[in-house]
Amino acid sequence: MTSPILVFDLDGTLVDTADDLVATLNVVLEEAGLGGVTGAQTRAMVGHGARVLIERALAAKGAERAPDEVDALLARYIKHYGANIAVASRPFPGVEAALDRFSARGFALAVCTNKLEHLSLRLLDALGLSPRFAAICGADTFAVRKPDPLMLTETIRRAGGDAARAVMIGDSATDIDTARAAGIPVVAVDFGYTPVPVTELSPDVVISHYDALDDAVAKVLA
Ligand SMILES: O=C(O)COP(=O)(O)O
Ligand SMILES: [Mg+2]
Repeated sequence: MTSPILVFDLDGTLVDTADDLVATLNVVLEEAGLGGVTGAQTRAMVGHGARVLIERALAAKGAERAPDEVDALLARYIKHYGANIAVASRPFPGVEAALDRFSARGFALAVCTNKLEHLSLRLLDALGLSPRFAAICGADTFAVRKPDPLMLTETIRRAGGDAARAVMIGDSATDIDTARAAGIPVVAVDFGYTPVPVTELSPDVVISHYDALDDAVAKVLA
């Protein structure tokens, strides 16, 4: 028996992780002798996983590196971030109450993120959110990641959700492209991390607070 399901992106959607991401990124960049990036720069570079974040930061510094050097920076990034995963990171306002409401209505809940799976679990554990999700899938959970629609459909399957009654909630073009490719409606939050305002990316509905999620889901599943 499958359930209706909400599938959430993590960084910039469920949890405001930017300050911890930028702190780790700057440790790595400074150790490489490159100086740091700003929070605003980092927010515009998140969404395709840690390796792309590092590559984009290097490009912003005009300091592209060979793949094996990026590998070393990535290893350092993962180690530092894993040890400092929830220093400043907190759920966005209204997240827990919204998850409670949808659980009570029989929705399955899942996470589909381009953050590595073990880091996603560690973050959600640290915030006490893990037990709410039937599946927590990260960049390395499947052979593909967002924007490949298979990542979303496999997350739904793993969580026991019904793809015909599924909604993706995300903050970036990556999430909107993924949902569109999977034929699943998408609600965008406008408080996340994206270089382009989500209103310009044509999601089905845009919300500015989790209090508005119920109406948004009712609209897209109608
Ligand atoms: O780690 C990233 O770049 C993005 O993660 P997200 O998919 O949860 O936004
Ligand atoms: Mg995101």
